[in-house]
Amino acid sequence: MTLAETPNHDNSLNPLLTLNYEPALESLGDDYYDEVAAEEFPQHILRWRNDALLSDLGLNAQAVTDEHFINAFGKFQGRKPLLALRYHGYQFGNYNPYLGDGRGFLYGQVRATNGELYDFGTKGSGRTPYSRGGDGMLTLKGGVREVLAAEALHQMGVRTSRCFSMIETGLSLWRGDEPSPTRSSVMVRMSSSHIRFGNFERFHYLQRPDLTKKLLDHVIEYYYRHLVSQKDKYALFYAELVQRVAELVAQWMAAGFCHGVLNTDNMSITGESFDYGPYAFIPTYDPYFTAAYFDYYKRYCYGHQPNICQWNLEMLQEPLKAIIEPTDMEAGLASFNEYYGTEYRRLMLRKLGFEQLNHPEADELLELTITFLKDSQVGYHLFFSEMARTFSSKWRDDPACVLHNSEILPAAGTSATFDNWCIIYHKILNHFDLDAIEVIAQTLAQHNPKTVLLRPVIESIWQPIAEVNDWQYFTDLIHQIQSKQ
Ligand SMILES: Nc1ncnc2c1ncn2[C@@H]1O[C@H](COP(=O)(O)OP(=O)(O)OP(=O)(O)O)[C@@H](O)[C@H]1O
Ligand SMILES: [Mg+2]
Repeated sequence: MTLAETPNHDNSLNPLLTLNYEPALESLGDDYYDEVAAEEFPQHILRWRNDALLSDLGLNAQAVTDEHFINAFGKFQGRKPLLALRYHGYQFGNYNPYLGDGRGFLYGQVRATNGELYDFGTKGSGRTPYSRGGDGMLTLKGGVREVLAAEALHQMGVRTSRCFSMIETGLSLWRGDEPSPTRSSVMVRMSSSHIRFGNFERFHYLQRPDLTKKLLDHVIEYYYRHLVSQKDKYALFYAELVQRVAELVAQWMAAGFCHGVLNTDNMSITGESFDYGPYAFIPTYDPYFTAAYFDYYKRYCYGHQPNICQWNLEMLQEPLKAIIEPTDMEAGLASFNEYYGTEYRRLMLRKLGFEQLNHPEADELLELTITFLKDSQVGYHLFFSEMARTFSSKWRDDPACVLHNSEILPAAGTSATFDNWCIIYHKILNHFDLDAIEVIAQTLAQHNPKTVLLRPVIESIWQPIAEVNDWQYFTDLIHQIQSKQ
């Protein structure tokens, strides 16, 4: 008998169902959601379970069977209500009042061992009142891509949601952007919250400032707890959200990540990254690199991400004006560039090996690095991972060792920018003693993984799944990502 055919078991013994569930969002009342039912799927094959997250929930991976995952997150047994959240959003700059969870729902909210509340949200669990013309489903490839992105970004230090499970569900789907029919999956995402900017925008549209305020109080109570008793808590909330979002974008930019669809329904009110649809890691440094094939005007290209997120934060001021002084929000948003610049600089210098670099050459090095990556079109990730691989203390002794390191850069000898880069890098290294050089080597190794999810890498693991149902390459890739290889 295959796992998919096993009979149902006593759910009171399923550790995934006996977690500390809290009806936090449910307690707000049904202005915020619709109760929905999950699709009954013809098949349930567990393709991914994120055991790394189980211990965060106080669970021992050995005590949680694949069948527990399937019963909870494929058959959706034993939990109610399942809540499709109501939201609107600016999509590609235009306001869309017909959104909401159209292929997912809030499955439940759990208190983790760190004391924080986390959401389990589904994707691909069937139609809801917000499905419009859609089938409510997620393709298997879409599930695979989101699992991979979340794990990779997490390992790269990006504040991101993670996938908790992904189950193949046995349906044939038709999609314009995948060879069809294509296989289906249902994914469960663990995130800090599924409340989006768009949940607030909806109440502005409906002219319900009372409901906006109730939601904002809820958000502060659960996700900005340290502000609850502050006199200016609402203005402080907005200022902190600006900071969180600015730092998140800096994390994407340093990681060479293009989210692809930064609509306001894909912006979390906790400043966490989520929804990995048509994303891509940039092959080379190109500000106009665009991930989504349907983003005809490059609105969400790699280099526009800081401005777009700033714009999204500005749009959020509209609903929040009912509660927060506009001048306070303007002042909060004015700090976006400073937060972004400081965090981006810190992360890029770290990729270059320096946890702390207060020397005057730091900014020159950063500028030369970007100019070189942009002009030479050397692989963005390759540049850093090769640097980590070939770095040695000799780089401090002799600039020629850096310069003539043709392994790191095929284009090296021909670029005046790179010549200057080598001179500056060498000069900076001379501020450090030998012990510190060892720390730089470790920093380079830790922050520049060899395994990067460039599109050909994803395609290479998808092909064996699609052609012969071979999941080994997927498993190996996740393992490499998780062990920062
Ligand atoms: N196949 C589908 N069936 C029904 N609704 C869909 C489908 N695909 C997308 N939608 C809806 O279209 C809107 C935009 O989709 P988008 O891809 O940003 O979100 P999503 O990926 O479905 O969910 P999430 O943002 O939680 O990752 C959402 O309201 C979503 O629910
Ligand atoms: Mg979305």
